[in-house]
Amino acid sequence: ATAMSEAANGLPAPWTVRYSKSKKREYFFNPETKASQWEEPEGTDHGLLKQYLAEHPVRVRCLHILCKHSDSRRPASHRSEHITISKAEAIEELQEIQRRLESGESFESLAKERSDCSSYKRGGDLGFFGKGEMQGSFEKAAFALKVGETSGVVETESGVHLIKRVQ
Ligand SMILES: O=C(N[C@H](Cc1nc2ccccc2[nH]1)C(=O)O)c1cc2ccccc2s1
Repeated sequence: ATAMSEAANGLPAPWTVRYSKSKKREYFFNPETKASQWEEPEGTDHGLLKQYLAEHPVRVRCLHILCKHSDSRRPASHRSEHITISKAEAIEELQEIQRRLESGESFESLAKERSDCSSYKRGGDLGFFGKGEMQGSFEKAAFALKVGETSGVVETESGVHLIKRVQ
């Protein structure tokens, strides 16, 4: 196919790449016909697809530290059955954690110490996730990170987060 008929992803338009959480691998989806398949569609430019995927991850793996507050959707966690700190106080706590990260403490140890998410047990590790699985503001921040990079304070309905992309 000519370059015109392929999106920048090497796939014949309008095919896109998605991530299957259950099968833990990429699959191909045609939003017009709603067709989905494991193998690359007919006419795919394999080299362009590989290059595209290197720059546009279909899935990322992140650690995060969540500080819930009184306005959180579920203001409770293993740390407290009734979380009452304000959003401003939660942000201040994350800023103190940012300082401890910058002075060399590990993200995992800080997640175990402070995160209000049940992933604290695994050093904040959420595993791999694709688009459409996490709350929008979290997804947007996570997919904008390079591997090894840590976000600033990210707000979701659950509270306020620091996110570190590891894969
Ligand atoms: O939603 C979860 N936990 C919630 C808090 C929370 N809210 C989040 C919003 C976005 C990303 C992670 C988030 N974690 C809770 O414990 O109240 C998850 C826990 C875990 C544990 C392991 C892997 C994925 C997940 S997602």
